[in-house]
Amino acid sequence: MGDALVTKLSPARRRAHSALIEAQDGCGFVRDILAASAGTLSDARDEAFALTLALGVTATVGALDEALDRYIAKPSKVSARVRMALRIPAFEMLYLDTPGHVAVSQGVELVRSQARSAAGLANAVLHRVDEGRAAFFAAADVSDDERELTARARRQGIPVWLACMLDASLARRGFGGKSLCFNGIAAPTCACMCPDAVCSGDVSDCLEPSVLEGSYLVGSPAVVAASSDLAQGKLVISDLNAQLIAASTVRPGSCLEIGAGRGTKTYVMACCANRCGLRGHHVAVDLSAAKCEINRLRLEQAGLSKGIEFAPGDGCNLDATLAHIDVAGERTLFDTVFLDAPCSGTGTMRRHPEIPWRLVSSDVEDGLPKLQLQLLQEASRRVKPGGELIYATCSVLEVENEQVIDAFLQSEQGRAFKLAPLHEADPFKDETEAMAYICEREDMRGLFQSIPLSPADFDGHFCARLIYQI
Ligand SMILES: C[S@@+](CC[C@H](N)C(=O)[O-])C[C@H]1O[C@@H](n2cnc3c(N)ncnc32)[C@H](O)[C@@H]1O
Repeated sequence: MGDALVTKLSPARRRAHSALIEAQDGCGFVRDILAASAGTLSDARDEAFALTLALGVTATVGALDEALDRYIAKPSKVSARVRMALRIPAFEMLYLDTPGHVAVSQGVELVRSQARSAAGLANAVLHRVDEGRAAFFAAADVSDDERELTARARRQGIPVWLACMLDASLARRGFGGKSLCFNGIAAPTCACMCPDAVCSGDVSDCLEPSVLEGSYLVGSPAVVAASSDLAQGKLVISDLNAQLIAASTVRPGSCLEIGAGRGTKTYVMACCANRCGLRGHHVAVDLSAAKCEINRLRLEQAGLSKGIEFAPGDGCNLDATLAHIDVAGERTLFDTVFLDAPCSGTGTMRRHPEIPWRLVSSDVEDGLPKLQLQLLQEASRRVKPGGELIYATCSVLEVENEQVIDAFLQSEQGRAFKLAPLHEADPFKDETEAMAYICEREDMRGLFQSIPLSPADFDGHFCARLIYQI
């Protein structure tokens, strides 16, 4: 590789390529890989462009391969590094509207930097991708009955089966013909502040009150991400809808939280409970012991861990997971049981661009809903009479949300439960702004579903509140 080549190829494209290769090799998520090397490019605009390319290629990778492989005689013979170098200019031409001649010449240089011998192939293939843009998006190559859906999927850069499921779920909620806003667009973020924590001036200056007490809209995520306040546990950053759902579970009495994970919601729940002076016993369960430990450490650091117990184990077998709590084999019952269920994450694809092409259709259509129902039924056995069972996902798909709730209500365990609107949950009684915000996103049955349709919208989250009636 000569010096002339190094000066020709833009540093952003080179950086995006190396981060994508690292991610492909299992070294982490591409966003984290780029964050870890932030500041090493001389120009902040190059850093931003590298991030746009890396996230965009990740989010659309299957569509890019489809566009490229039409023009490659033996796609399986293309090495991983060359393929990644081809995806970057293809992404630019198809999704960023970079002029073809710029994308092609940069793409050829990028490919040459990985395998000099592949530069000719890159030149030919990328020119054809450029010329074939309109036909690709019109899905001229597929049959008439699949054309419209394939065209929509390609425009969004997602698999056809996922586009089909998203379309159906959006249409049934009255958003027919609309698409989720995710590809290449940063999601807004919200900071939940630990009560009494004092943040640095820089951080405080970029926070605006949100509809939820103690949660703030973040004007400059980079400032917060780089601050020691975050590292010291004075606040957590997540999505406003996720924080509202966590807040909705805070009631007097004991709480069992299943799927607590790394504890973003546990933190929000603990902050809200502290603000309301509630000190009930809280048990946080997750299948992953490592996540339970991360959760515990952060809460301890923030001074929020009092009364919270961690129980690594399977939420599908709570008798085993909670055996150390149950007395004489008698099931311990809780005033509130909150299930933050494992799900497709389709409501959070802006934050997690890996999701669309990592999901497997059979998991989403069948495996996940079965697991979600099983977890919900098991969770329901731990609710005190008169208590609340709250089910949440960060999915926008009916199959993981409304359909799971309906299957539960029709099952033997679910018959004793009745749906109640989320906005009527205790914590929102005196919070008129939060209540109004939730009401806008509730259906006739009081099921909460947020859907990111525009860049300013927070993520897609679902929440059902069920009361045990006996
Ligand atoms: C939506 S994520 C949780 C996010 C977390 N509540 C937060 O706010 O950071 C779902 C969690 O369910 C956990 N999980 C998956 N299967 C489980 C099971 N059978 N029992 C308990 N937890 C499970 C996963 O490890 C994951 O942490």
